[in-house]
Amino acid sequence: TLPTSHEDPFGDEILAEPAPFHHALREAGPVVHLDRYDVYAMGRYEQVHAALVDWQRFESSAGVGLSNFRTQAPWRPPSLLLETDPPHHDAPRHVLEPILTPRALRRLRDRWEAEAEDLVESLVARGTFDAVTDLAEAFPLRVFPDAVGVRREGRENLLPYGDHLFNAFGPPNHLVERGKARIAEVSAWVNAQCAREALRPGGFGAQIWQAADRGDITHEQAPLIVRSLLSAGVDTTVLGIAAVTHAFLSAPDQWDALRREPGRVRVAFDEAVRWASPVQTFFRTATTDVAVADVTIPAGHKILMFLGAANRDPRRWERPDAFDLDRDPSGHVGFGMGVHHCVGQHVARLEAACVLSALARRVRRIEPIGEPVRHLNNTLRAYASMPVAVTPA
Ligand code: HEM
Ligand SMILES: O=C(O)c1ccc(C2CC2)cc1
Repeated sequence: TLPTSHEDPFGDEILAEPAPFHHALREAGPVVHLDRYDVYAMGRYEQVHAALVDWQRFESSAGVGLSNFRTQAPWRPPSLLLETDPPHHDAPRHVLEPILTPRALRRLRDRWEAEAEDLVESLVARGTFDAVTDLAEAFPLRVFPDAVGVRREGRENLLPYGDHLFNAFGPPNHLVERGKARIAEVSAWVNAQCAREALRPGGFGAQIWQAADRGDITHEQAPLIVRSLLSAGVDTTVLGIAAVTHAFLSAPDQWDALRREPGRVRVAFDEAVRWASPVQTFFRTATTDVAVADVTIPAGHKILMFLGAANRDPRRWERPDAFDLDRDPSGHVGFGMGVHHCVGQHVARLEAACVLSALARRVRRIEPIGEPVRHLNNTLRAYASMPVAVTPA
């Protein structure tokens, strides 16, 4: 029997506070039909994980948003990684992966640690600040575009681009409307930065173009692969850093634990990605009639995977709603899983580790001086502001 829900997971109410809907979705069954969109929703870890690793039956090449690329033109040329499946997915992935490994990022670590020290020093001197705008947005925008090789002028286009991109994976609601006014101009800037002549030698972007010179990908593919970095690599890390800050604000005893053992910054970030799931949802398309539990998902229909619900599924996690540094968060689906598993996760982890290590050294206590304010987005668990006060160590 196919449970049905008339709820709108892309409505402001559920976007603002998704936990009650996630709970109801998990309890309703392994697969629930959302009749508002005629899509098949999965909220439990078991089904989300199984769909993520089964690209043959749950494909990405019809788009990973609500719209089906086979019937509706995408708003931008499809990504050669996110919105393709093997074999087309293989070469772009094999080009990008070695550029973003922990070993490849080691050359950036000293500079990123210094930038984090410098930023945290200035914020501790202030005593109070906004952890979203002054920290979570400031740090990635300082270090990541430089690592890609993007010029400084126009970087203010990156966050609006990502905000619209992630809204566009959802239904055409007021959040998508809101981004339409500026997206042509913002997209023009992002696309222009992907051209070879716009990229600083030695950056991630230039390395992608060198892969085209070697024949590992074509020169037509190179700019789109650079675009993937600018699409996926900014808003996500901003929200990852905002989420780990929020996590520590909600569990002050965990901050003391981190300061006692600074080596736990890495598990802290992954536990925060599980706890908050900055990327909340993604779609797939059934390539054939797929039986999931006692339900058959008809070929051609969209499946909506709730990564955020799966990461708090009590069938998989003990005390799932607790942010707990003693937990082993490995296996969380906050970075996806399978062939599309986040290729930039090591970049995100290094950025977060630099920020968290600098904070753990310099800040004895961090506490909220106002409620965090949400920024609604169809796909992202986003914040508009997070006012905090810090006591120096
Ligand atoms: C906290 C930060 C991040 C989160 C939560 C995150 C989340 C995700 C998720 C859930 C996926 C899988 C999408 C799917 O299965 O359809 C993914 C894929 C991807 N991510 Fe990340 N990401 C983060 C940071 C980054 C960064 C910093 C970069 C670039 C440097 C990046 C680049 C990508 C790319 C290119 C893909 C597509 C991979 C493929 O399809 O093979 N991400 N990410
Ligand atoms: O390749 C892309 O353009 C791309 C855009 C957004 C993401 C989300 C999952 C982080 C991933 C890839």
